[in-house]
Amino acid sequence: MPDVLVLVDQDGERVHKSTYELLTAARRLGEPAAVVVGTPGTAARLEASLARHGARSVYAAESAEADEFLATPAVDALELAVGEASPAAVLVSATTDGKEVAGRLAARLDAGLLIDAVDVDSSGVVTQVVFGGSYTVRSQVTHGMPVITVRPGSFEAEECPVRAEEKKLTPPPVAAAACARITARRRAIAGDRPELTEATVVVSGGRGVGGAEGFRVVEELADALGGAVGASRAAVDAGYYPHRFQVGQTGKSVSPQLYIALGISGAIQHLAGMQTSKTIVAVNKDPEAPILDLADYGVVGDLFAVAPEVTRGVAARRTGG
Ligand SMILES: Cc1cc2nc3c(=O)[nH]c(=O)nc-3n(C[C@H](O)[C@H](O)[C@H](O)COP(=O)(O)OP(=O)(O)OC[C@H]3O[C@@H](n4cnc5c(N)ncnc54)[C@H](O)[C@@H]3O)c2cc1C
Repeated sequence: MPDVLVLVDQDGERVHKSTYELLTAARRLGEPAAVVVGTPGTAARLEASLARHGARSVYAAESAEADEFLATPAVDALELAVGEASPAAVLVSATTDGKEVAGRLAARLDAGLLIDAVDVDSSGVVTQVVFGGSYTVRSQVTHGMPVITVRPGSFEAEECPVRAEEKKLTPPPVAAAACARITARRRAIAGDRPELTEATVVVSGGRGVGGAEGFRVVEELADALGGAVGASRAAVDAGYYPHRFQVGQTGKSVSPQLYIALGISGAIQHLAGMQTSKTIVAVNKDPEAPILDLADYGVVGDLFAVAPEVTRGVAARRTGG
């Protein structure tokens, strides 16, 4: 079976859940092979967890400068790994960085590029969400090797323990003059909540929350469910919640098991970022709100009455009360 290369999302210590999803998707197309780009020693730290999720090969593209540049080290590493493995496909997470890497790799290799995949079948046919979520299409690359970006949350990560073989790549020095160098990094203060794109549960608030203080009810429900907090653009623009939590066409794309929308009308640009969630619950006081057409469960009511009630119910179940 041909290799399928997966670019590993990681923070030097830990593999992100989106990578396990990619390794699961890769098994439909061939033998998963992980590509780790980082400073020396990174691949060795991550190898066991990658092997547990089915990576038979771990390509280590390590250099002292790997973390100093955006995208380019990953594009260089994938180009080298493609040369070594002649893979059936390359899978990359459909994040902002991932899409840049995938686009540049496809251009370098004259390969076909499919973005925002939410499903991949064994013949390489990909289901994509396009035009801001207005259409779902099935596509297949007809020229060159497919480079596919997969939306985080589209696949259920499954363990598949194998023995991984580490393979060293020797990345070329990054052409610093042509790249922006990262001069400092500051970790975002994220608290205890899961990362938005990795969370199994996302509770989002919209303009209907009415203000920054109102987001307390959104956070309390998210915390009760062990989920992440999201926000609509209207809520972000109004200053209720920071931009990094925006869900939608110009925010983050999420695909959790459960998405709860509180006081969000359901504009197409918001739906573009969450409509592939497995179960959608919406609370809106307007029975005509478009989000209620998409929701699996819709509650017509005041979010300030409904959400705290749900939070109490979840907490009571947790404590067996
Ligand atoms: C190019 C472009 C890109 C965009 N990108 C994004 C994007 O990435 N993400 C995004 O979200 N939007 C995006 N938008 C904006 C989008 O069009 C909508 O304006 C936005 O999603 C509306 O946010 P909202 O649903 O919170 O606000 P509104 O549309 O104002 O809806 C608020 C809802 O809250 C309900 N409500 C009010 N009070 C309560 C209450 N007490 N209890 C229950 N319900 C209540 C109301 O009935 C209403 O349905 C984009 C727009 C453009 C043009």
